[in-house]
Amino acid sequence: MSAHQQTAASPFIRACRNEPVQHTPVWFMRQAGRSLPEYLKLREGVPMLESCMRPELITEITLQPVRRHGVDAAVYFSDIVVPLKAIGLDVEIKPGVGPVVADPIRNRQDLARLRDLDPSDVGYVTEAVGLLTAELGSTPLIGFAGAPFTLASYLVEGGPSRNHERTKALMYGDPELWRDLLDRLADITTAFLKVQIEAGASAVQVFDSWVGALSPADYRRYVMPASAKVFDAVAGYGVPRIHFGVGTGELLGLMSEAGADVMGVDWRVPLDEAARRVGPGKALQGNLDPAVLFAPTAAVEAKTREVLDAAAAAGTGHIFNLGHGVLPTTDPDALSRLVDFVHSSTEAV
Ligand SMILES: Cc1c2[nH]c(c1CCC(=O)O)Cc1[nH]c(c(CCC(=O)O)c1C)Cc1[nH]c(c(CCC(=O)O)c1C)Cc1[nH]c(c(C)c1CCC(=O)O)C2
Repeated sequence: MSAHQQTAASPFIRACRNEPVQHTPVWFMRQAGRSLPEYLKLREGVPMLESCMRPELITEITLQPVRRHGVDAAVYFSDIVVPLKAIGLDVEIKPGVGPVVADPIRNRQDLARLRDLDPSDVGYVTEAVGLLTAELGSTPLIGFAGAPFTLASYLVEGGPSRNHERTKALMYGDPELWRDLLDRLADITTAFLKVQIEAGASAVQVFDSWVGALSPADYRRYVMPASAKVFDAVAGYGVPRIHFGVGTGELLGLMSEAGADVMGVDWRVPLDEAARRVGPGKALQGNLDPAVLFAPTAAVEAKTREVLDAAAAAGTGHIFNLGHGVLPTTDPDALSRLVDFVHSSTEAV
């Protein structure tokens, strides 16, 4: 049986397809490699991007939160900049900072450095996904990649940015170069997703984490064609495609239109309202504020109940998640309790 067939009846895949489930499935963005002491121990002395190239390490880190919290899906341990590193760009992840690009992409000549990603550039991904799906059995593995806009922001800025000023300067100042840059990135992202799906990932998530910096009109004009290209290119596999960004309440309809099967929602928009913006037929993922996990258990449960009630009112398939990634200092036990609470609160009778 293929990995895709093995996971087809899981609550996560069923919820992605708007099918009835025995309990609401749960996973957490950034569940792999964050607060877990067993993760920090494994990573000692290994730079982040190097750890993303070692299949045994990837496998172990990906499995840790599944074992500890009993989440309904694993998320492949990697980073959105791994494919950029794999095509030869000088990028590293600085602890506590994020991705840093030594030589930013700012003109037409720079674009030539963005060559296509060949599956052989990331043989370690194929190997790790194979090891993982063998271990995971009926638990789905989620593959992921960065969306063209979010990758472009790191490449143009040279690192993390609050206002994305250089990115926007390029986008508005040289729309043709911008379009070509996003188109190149769409192909790289597509190739990276295909490697994961072909090796056995049961679903994929495309992170456009920072696209909430744009207005709907600019999103439609400058970003949507490249994101749609990615979603179209992997549609034929039939695996659920999840799309997520932070602060994207005003963009939910357009991001959904770009081609997702499941829309990820941050904590600023209740899920029943999100369902209205996203339109019919799509499942929703989210959306407990990750900072809520620092409150006492009773408060976490009350806020979680609000999310579950809004999801029920939305009437769509629902994958419970946080509204953004697990914060680094989150108590792992609070995450385990949350998984149990969502499962017991939603068990079908
Ligand atoms: C924007 C973005 C990045 N990376 C990612 C995104 C999109 C998700 C989001 O919006 O949070 C995605 C990502 N990065 C990582 C994963 C692994 C799987 C998971 O647990 O979700 C995933 C899905 C590992 C990581 N990626 C990173 C770490 C920490 C690196 C370390 O331990 O030194 C891990 C485990 C580093 C990273 N990588 C990135 C940042 C901003 C940072 C630094 C700040 C931070 O820690 O959040 C870029």
